[in-house]
Amino acid sequence: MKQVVNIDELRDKIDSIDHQLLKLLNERMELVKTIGHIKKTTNASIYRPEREKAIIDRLTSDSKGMLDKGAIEAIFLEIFAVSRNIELPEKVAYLGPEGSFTHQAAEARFGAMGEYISLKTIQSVFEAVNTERVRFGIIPIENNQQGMVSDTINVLCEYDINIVAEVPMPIQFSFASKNENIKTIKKVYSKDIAFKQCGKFVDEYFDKSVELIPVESTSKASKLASAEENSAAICSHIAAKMYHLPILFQNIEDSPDNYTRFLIISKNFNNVSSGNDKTTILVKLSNDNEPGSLASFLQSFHENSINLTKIESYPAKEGKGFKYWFLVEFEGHKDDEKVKVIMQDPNITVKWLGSYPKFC
Ligand SMILES: O=C(O)C(=O)C[C@]1(C(=O)O)C=C[C@@H](O)C=C1
Repeated sequence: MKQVVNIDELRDKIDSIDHQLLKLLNERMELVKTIGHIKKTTNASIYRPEREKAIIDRLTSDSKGMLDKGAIEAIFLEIFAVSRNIELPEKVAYLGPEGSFTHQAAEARFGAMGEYISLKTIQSVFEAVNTERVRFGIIPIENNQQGMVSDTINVLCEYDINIVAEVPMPIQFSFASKNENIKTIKKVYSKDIAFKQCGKFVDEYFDKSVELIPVESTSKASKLASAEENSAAICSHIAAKMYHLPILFQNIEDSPDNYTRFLIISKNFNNVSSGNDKTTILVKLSNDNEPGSLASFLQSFHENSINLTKIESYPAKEGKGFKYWFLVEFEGHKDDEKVKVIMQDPNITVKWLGSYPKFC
């Protein structure tokens, strides 16, 4: 005979599971607290991205239920964030304003309980980390549709900081307005790059009579649209929520594969190898007047079976000439023997920026 399932009975079971979860989480936090004490006495780093990644990977391969990697990541990254907060609350500066995609990326890694500081420019995030006013900073480095964030590249070589981790995040835009009828909208606020990334939506819904107004951030766009009749914003869902702006359309970006990669930076930070890492270095060729000097540097990646994932050149800003630094990223950790071979190449000057668990 088919058993009738009663919601109250199911809820009783859920309550009992939640009780057990809480008990186990409290037990976990006791252990975490002890680790925190040990770390404080040895001056060791509280944040250990490679350990967090190892836990998520292990749980993902052990998971027998319906939770996939994304769900396990969402739950456990929040648990780790609470753990770190118990061990030692650490300040995180991000490229603001509040509600920006960088803020969203910061919360994804440092959790809802983190102590966040919104700063106006990428340079001021680097400055806050460099002077150790904050322990971590988070900034965007590249978008997979629009390319590199030049402000980040420009300051990466100016400061003595390290890359601690990378955070890939889907960039999804919402169209938000207090006017339910889209035909009454006369102005749309957003950031220039967001207009570009939502070009198809804009072309489809608006003719030339609608003013597209670029502003500094999508949060500001949402703030302006919340205060003005017949206006709308293209912004993140967090920004729309912050200014109580109803979302009329979600995911209006041209490409569903629109991702931005953010970097977490810190001062004097050295990750141990996770077994699946990425390294970022800045390289200057000492013999860059000689034909083949760049080719021979790149050849050593092939010879050492190292997967080179990025090479970008940018001006060294030395005198009147045209000299370049290269931002080079590849798979591996700086302590790997074959990576040491690359970094000890006598024909290059290297600045190591960081080796960190590969997330994208
Ligand atoms: O294993 C550690 O080093 C811890 O501090 C514990 C813990 C965790 O919650 O599991 C917390 C923070 C670290 O980033 C990694 C792991």
